Amino acid sequence: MISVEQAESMILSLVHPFDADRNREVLELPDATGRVLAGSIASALDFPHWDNSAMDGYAVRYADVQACSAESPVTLEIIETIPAGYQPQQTVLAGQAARILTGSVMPDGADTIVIQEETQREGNLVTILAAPQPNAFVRRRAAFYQAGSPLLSSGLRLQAPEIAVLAAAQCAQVPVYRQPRVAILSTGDELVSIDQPLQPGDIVDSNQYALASLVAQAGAIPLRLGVVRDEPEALKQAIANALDRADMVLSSGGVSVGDYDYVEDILAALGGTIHIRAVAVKPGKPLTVATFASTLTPSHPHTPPPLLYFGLPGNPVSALVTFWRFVEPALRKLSGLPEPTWKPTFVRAKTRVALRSDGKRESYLWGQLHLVDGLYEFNLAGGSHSSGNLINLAGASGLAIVPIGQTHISSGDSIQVMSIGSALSKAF
Ligand SMILES: Nc1nc2c(c(=O)[nH]1)N[C@H]1C(S)=C(S)[C@@H](COP(=O)(O)OP(=O)(O)OC[C@H]3O[C@@H](n4cnc5c(N)ncnc54)[C@H](O)[C@@H]3O)O[C@H]1N2
Ligand code: MOO
Ligand SMILES: [Mg+2]
Repeated sequence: MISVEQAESMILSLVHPFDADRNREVLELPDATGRVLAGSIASALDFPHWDNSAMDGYAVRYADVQACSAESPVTLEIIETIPAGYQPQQTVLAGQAARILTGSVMPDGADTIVIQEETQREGNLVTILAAPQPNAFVRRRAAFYQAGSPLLSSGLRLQAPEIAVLAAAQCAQVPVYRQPRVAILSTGDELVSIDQPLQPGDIVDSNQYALASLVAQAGAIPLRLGVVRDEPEALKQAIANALDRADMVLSSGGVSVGDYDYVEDILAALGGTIHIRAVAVKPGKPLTVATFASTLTPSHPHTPPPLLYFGLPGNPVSALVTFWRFVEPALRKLSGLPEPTWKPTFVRAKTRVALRSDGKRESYLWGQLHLVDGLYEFNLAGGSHSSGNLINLAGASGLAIVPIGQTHISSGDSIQVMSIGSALSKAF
């Protein structure tokens, strides 16, 4: 059995990220929220576009006002009013000023803004009551960004700030990576769909919903392929079909040592290379990872990269935990996001209650992360921590980690907690 860290690095090394040229689409800017930029963006515009005023006041020549004060004020002639969006028509000469509003273009000749509060106005005369700093409140052209330099880098996830920058730079259409298509299969004779009446022994296929939700949250497209019976031929066809349609395949169930756990044999029979059969993680031990030569774009002149297959354990909590710990990083890498964002987010937290493990596997215990006076605290979910109990997983925002070899962590101790869901942002 390999360690969690070994599995994580092996999985990441098996992922070939989308190619920015071959796996891109162009979207209208309002449709691009949450998508990943495929290619760097530069702008032909300087930001600010012109020297402009940061305040409402008067544009003056510093030399005229540098010595003034309330006791010895200086009076200047106002030659023009410059509202936002207006191109100044006149040059400010010695002894002159222009009335200017926030964001308006600086007139030629002026180099400094005196804020309105330090002036007195009478008709077309303004008296300056305090000496400003040289160049005060002038926002210089290109001070924020110089035309032609890199504006946004490839791999950035587009959220409101990036959308604002692209809009300001007049990028109405943006190149983004296409979303990975992730096929989801549930295996098991006991599984029924959400609307089917339950017979004795039946269980609703909740993993299909959970995994589709996780895939969508990760910015990919879930293909919900439904339930496959524990029957080798049916399973073989279903897996082959999933491999044909997707960039990544997730199945749940059928990966342990039971009589009807066929997944691993079928992956091998279909020509897959099995890289991982078990990981020292609880829950999630029988995680199976394989690669297949991709069949998605056979007509393409380039050989498509191999396709990743995750055989997740069927227990509902095991399926979710292995997704968060192993699948999500792989999806982030595949999606074109940069390396610092691939791995999960871990924080140090103080556990409010004692934590236990058998010490044989790295254990992930679900609960809630709270920020208390700027420090994280972890509260274990009440009730059973069986990997079959998905009920108390609801509301969880963190997974407390008990390392291999450790059987007891006392309440109040500092622990490592993996953030799940949107508890902590992945964006940077
Ligand atoms: N003798 C051993 N038995 C088991 C071992 C072991 O090492 N030796 N490992 C255990 C561990 S750990 C796990 S985890 C499970 C994994 O089992 P499988 O991946 O083979 O999953 P199944 O046997 O098909 O199902 C397990 C459990 O999960 C329920 N399930 C399955 N699919 C779904 C679904 N789509 N939605 C909701 N629930 C699902 C299923 O009904 C079973 O209750 O194996 C242990 N056994
Ligand atoms: O790994 Mo299993 O997921 O312990 O129940
Ligand atoms: Mg089984």
